[in-house]
Amino acid sequence: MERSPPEEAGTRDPDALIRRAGVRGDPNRDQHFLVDDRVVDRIPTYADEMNLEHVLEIGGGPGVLTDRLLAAADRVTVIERDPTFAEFLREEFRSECDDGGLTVVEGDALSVELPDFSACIANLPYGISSEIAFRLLPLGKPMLLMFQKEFAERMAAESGSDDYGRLSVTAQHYADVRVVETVPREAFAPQPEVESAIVRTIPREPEYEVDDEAFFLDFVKAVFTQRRKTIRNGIRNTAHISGLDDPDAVVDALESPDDDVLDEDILRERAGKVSPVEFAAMARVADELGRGGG
Ligand SMILES: C[S@@+](CC[C@H](N)C(=O)[O-])C[C@H]1O[C@@H](n2cnc3c(N)ncnc32)[C@H](O)[C@@H]1O
Repeated sequence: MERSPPEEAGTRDPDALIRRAGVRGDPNRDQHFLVDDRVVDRIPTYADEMNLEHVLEIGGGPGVLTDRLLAAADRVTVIERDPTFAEFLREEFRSECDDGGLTVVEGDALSVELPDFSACIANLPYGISSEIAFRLLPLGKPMLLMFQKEFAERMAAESGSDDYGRLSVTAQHYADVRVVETVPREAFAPQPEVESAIVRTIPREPEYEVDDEAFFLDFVKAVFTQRRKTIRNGIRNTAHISGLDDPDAVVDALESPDDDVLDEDILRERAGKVSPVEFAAMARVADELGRGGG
């Protein structure tokens, strides 16, 4: 491996980093590296209100984003599964590793123990982006994550829009979710097949309360498996997913809901039109009347 010249963090050229790493990205290993410095330079600017004491990066690759994060953060931990890139990162950023500014963890981001980070900023491996996002979202830290554009838009979608679905309700249960930039395929090497987008998530309490979070998320998942059906049929047909023992009792109660949030037409709606607040209100009714003989 070619030794790296010492360079100031935040100034490394993406193509030079990839050349020094000496390995091309392999799409079969989720390796699409950022090569457009304008995009890489903009990423930390979306994090200006985040606590950057300890930034977690998932999938460092040849270190293009790692370099920018080192310039913006007090400390960075990068998790990289590919041993060649993990070793390259340690070599390229040797002085930062030596002085404690950078820790390189070689391992699978889905299973390694995560450090106590203050924010996560990453160009994620797309094959596991959903699993990673839902490993990180419940930890309640702000994040800037690059996803496939379609996935990003579904995460951030509002009820009534075409993209709204289970992913939107579940992600927005944990955080305010915004798409801050769409990134073209040309910004990466090798180019992915689809466009990408950067999502900013800011943790916050949801606008509703649920007693049993796991049941609420299962209820949402269940009803969205029948998104073309009415809520009435969605609840009735998916008890095996939601875990309801008595879905009919829930439907009966929702005929004339005793709740300010729900109106009498809720059973005739389709899931794509139901807001997270309404889902939570239905889940409260379902939790009370439809489970364990309630
Ligand atoms: C899309 S590339 C991003 C690389 C670099 N951050 C950039 O922006 O150019 C994703 C990186 O994640 C690594 N990776 C893939 N699966 C991983 C996993 N399960 N855990 C940790 N890293 C993984 C790949 O080896 C690759 O380096």
